Amino acid sequence: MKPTIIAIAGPSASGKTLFAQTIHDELINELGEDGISIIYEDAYYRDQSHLTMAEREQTNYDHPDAFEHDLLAEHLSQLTENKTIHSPVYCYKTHTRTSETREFSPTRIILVEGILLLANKALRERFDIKVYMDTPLDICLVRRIQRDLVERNRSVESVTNQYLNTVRPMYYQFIEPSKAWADIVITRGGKNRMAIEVLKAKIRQLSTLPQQQ
Ligand SMILES: Nc1ncnc2c1ncn2[C@@H]1O[C@H](COP(=O)(O)OP(=O)(O)O)[C@@H](O)[C@H]1O
Ligand SMILES: Nc1ccn([C@@H]2O[C@H](COP(=O)(O)O)[C@@H](O)[C@H]2O)c(=O)n1
Repeated sequence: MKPTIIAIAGPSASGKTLFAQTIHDELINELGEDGISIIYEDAYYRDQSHLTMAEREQTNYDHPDAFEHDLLAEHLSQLTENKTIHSPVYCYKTHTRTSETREFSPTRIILVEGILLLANKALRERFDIKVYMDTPLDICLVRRIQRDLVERNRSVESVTNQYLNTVRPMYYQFIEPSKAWADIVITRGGKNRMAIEVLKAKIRQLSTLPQQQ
């Protein structure tokens, strides 16, 4: 079996997680546990346990160097060879990896979501379908403030400083140009019902085709 790997990229808080999770949740009963799963690029943020909290807070998390993309590329290759991987587990509150890993067995369809997936050549080569969430940056910022205060233990001040110092500049330097590699560009975020239905239809079709060797 060779899984089909679908990348869902785009700016922070553009709706990547919501989009991927909605597709997953609406197909899981039909396709089964070995039919569809999600991998998060965020899990591959570099381990920073050797740094102080103050140093971790200074990291530019929107630059490609913040990620261990080589490890993600290697894991995607192993999954296409039908091997089980142990992916890292990341904590936004401590800005580093936890001591746990997540055992992840290959599924027929693998959704991979993250901000910089299409900016990396080795990763791009491993994706069968490349999706980009083209949500306007002002909407992303509002949603990021709302989400990060509740889910990531942040203050309005920390989110807005980070946005001005790294999130916005790195978006223009790396994320927005990577849209050119997308096969499908999705507007209006993670609740775009027609986009969800189109992806689901494609996934259903791929899932009923004879498996590639
Ligand atoms: N179309 C939408 N309408 C309203 N809220 C949305 C929409 N898309 C995403 N959100 C919300 O915005 C926040 C960021 O979305 P998320 O999926 O976490 O983005 P990403 O994974 O791209 O960072 C979440 O709280 C999510 O529920
Ligand atoms: N310790 C960290 C690690 C990452 N971030 C921010 O997360 C964003 C990517 O995740 P999304 O779910 O929003 O796509 C990225 O923009 C980083 O700035 C962080 O704040 N802290």
